[in-house]
Amino acid sequence: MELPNNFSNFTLMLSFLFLLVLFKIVTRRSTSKNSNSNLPPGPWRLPFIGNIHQTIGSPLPHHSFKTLAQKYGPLMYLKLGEVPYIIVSSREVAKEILKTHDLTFCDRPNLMLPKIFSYNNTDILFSAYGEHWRQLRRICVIELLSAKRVQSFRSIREEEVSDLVKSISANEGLVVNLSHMIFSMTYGITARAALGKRSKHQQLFRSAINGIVNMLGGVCIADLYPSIKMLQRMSRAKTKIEKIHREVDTIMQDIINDHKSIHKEEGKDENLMEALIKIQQENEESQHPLTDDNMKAIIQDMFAAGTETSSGVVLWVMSELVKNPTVMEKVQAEVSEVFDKKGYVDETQIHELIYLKSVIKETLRLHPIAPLLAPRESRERCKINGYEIPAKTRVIINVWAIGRDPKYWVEAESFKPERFLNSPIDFRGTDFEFLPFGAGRRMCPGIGFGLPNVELPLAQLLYHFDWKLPNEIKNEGLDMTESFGLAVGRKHDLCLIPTTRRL
Ligand code: HEM
Repeated sequence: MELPNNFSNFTLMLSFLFLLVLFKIVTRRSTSKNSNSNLPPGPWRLPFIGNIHQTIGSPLPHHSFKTLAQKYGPLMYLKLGEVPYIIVSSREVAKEILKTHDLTFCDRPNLMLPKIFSYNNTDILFSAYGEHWRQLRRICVIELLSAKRVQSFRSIREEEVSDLVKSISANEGLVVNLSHMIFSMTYGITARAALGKRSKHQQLFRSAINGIVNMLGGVCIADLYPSIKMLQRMSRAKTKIEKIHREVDTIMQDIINDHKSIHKEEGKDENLMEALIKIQQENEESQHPLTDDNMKAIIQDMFAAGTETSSGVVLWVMSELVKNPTVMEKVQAEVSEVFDKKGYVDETQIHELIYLKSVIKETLRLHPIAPLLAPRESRERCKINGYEIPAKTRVIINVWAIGRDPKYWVEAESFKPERFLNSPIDFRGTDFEFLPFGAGRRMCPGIGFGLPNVELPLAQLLYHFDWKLPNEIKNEGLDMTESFGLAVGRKHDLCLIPTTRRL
């Protein structure tokens, strides 16, 4: 999270303010209801800092929001600095926001670091709702992430996953760092699908994108005090992200220029950059031509939104399977039953792995990669459950808390993939107790691209290898601590010992 760095700079000032207002708090402690307005309930607030002290300092905000919501309810109002927030923690209120009032809540806030990364909010993920976002989202859904396009990348996926299996085999019986290996594989698939052959700048690009993604997960103090422009100027994170952004921009422009100068081979599948250049050339004369910056912003989104998410899911699934050996046995038996006759795993029969699909869903329920979705902002005043929500309120949907709520889930904290067998509940954005990809207009458009990057590697890892923890650690002892960021992954790398079942 970016905040702790800024936070440390800010601590002195906050401490001073804290002392200044302390006596007021004692006498004027607001109640859990916001008494002089019809805002939703929320915890008492300090002048100037609002609820920052109760929330942002936490390394895992989705946990602290859940605890607060247990006291103040599923629609909770917070003020973080100058900015009003609502935190949503129930299926019912999530449906109000993401379905009934989706049009009111489909904006994204204008945040300091994402703005730099996203070419002034002109990508898909951080773009404000409007004609530009609609145009890019259409390109994304119809041209870049369509089922046909995803299918055209099948051989890339199979090659990259097969390389993964080979490097694991080479380390049979030894401890392998699955976190590094899975991330490299997913990155490899995205890079080849987006840019074609591996770029000469691959390593630099990869670490730059990684650096940016890590920084984007945090909350910046400057974003909580938009009226104090000095905070933006003082931000070290801003200077850092500007530098990385310039590096990434140079690499991406290089890649665009390369693509434009080389004639595409007839009959060869297009990569995403080629598809974008074609759209750019076809729309040169249109009212909204696609600029080079737009293309760079879109491609960056594919890396930022598509790489850590998919690899994070694979790693959470493997972690849960190692922790739950009976489920591991059952899912391995299914993979064997489907692929034993063939003797190898490919994508043609992945759809037959019904239990594996339930395992993935159950993992996404307990470990949604974006536990608070991406931040939204209201475009106008609105009433939810009788409460007033002012315009420009930032909205956080705690899908992590909803996915663990015993109101909707039996034995909510247990890993039980069976609950999804013969269940109509799916992650397509219509079951509001299960929203790992969000819902409504801003729902993830990359499910079709992301799932094969999860299912194929898992099927291969389970078909070829048995897995155990190193150092005689018992299965149930596997550490599951999370690390907060744009994607919430494991805090500690997943290191396991593979033994070959069949090659
Ligand atoms: C299993 C992997 C993935 C998960 C769990 C995931 C999850 C999400 C979530 C929760 C959101 C925010 C939705 C909201 O605000 O309501 C999102 C947005 C987005 N995702 Fe994904 N995602 C995954 C894979 C991908 C992939 C592979 C791509 C593209 C290659 C992608 C592209 C995007 C984009 C462009 C957005 C922004 C949509 C918008 O604001 O209009 N995602 N994703």
